[in-house]
Amino acid sequence: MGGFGIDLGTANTVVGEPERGIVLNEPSVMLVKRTAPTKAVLVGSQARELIGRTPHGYETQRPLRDGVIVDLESARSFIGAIIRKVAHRWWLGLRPRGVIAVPAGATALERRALLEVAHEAGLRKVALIPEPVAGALGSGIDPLEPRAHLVVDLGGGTAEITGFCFGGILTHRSCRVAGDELTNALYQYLRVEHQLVVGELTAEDLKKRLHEGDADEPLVVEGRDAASGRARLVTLETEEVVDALRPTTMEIVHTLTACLEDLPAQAVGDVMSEGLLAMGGGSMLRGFTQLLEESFGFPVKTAERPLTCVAEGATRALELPDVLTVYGD
Ligand SMILES: Nc1ncnc2c1ncn2[C@@H]1O[C@H](COP(=O)(O)OP(=O)(O)OP(=O)(O)O)[C@@H](O)[C@H]1O
Repeated sequence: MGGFGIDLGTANTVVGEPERGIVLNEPSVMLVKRTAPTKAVLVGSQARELIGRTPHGYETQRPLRDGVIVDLESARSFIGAIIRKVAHRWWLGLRPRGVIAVPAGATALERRALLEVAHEAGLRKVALIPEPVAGALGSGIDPLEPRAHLVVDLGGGTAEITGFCFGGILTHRSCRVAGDELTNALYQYLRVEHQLVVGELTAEDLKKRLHEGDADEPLVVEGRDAASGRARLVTLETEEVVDALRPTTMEIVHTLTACLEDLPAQAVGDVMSEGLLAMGGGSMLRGFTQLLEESFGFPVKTAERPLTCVAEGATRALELPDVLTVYGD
């Protein structure tokens, strides 16, 4: 059948193909000339490298905000460039099919804009699928079974919490506190508590190193002294950084509490016994799953591939017309 399953995220864009698996996984960033602000000069990793070091006359842009299109022209240019990178047969006139994952809370207008832009960018027959449903599908869950599933997707721009069962959404809430906000909280913490100014990429790298490093190993951060402007190194304990992020992660706990209140009792029973599925890059934050387990008392499983399961599920959905009929647009 062929085609592409696409997760157009605020932070990363991931594309899968049924025969080849994940074929693209790149930051959702493009470099544009200031004189032509909607035409991509570079997209993905190459463009991200220039964040914080963009030469005069250029700027880096994120064409999506909170998982939805903010500017039609920029999105068209970005999606077109992504499709050209992966659709090697496109030049023969074979416009590929696509299933695109969208936030469960996207409005009708936002969905329509995405469908329109995807067609113009070169896709034929585009279907949309809610991101949490795609992520569950990509993690081996059957979204059509008569059991309730609860998914927390902690992406770059938004944290989305969605309960679904038997082809329908039971509850959905989102908050703007996610990966970008956590990076920003770290930036502020370093500035206020350690008088250290760092770039956005350095703050994000520190957040990711929390997950990768040993809890006993101190974390060294390089930046500029806020008063003197001189280069300086600061050494931090892992616990200290986890604690600094706690108020931000608690916002997600509050949203999850509200979501659980919306769920019917039988569905809560399913979640208590089966647990909650956490996905999205932010779910890898050190201490995040433990915080949820301690707050709610049910098991929390992180998806095996939290950064790619949404695109994997969207790719699987290309061959699952039943799922697209009940959950798709
Ligand atoms: N190891 C890690 N620890 C903590 N955060 C991480 C880690 N790896 C990636 N992230 C964060 O995950 C976020 C990106 O996640 P993801 O790619 O799932 O988002 P997205 O799908 O692009 O965003 P959205 O769902 O909001 O549209 C970034 O904020 C990134 O800093």
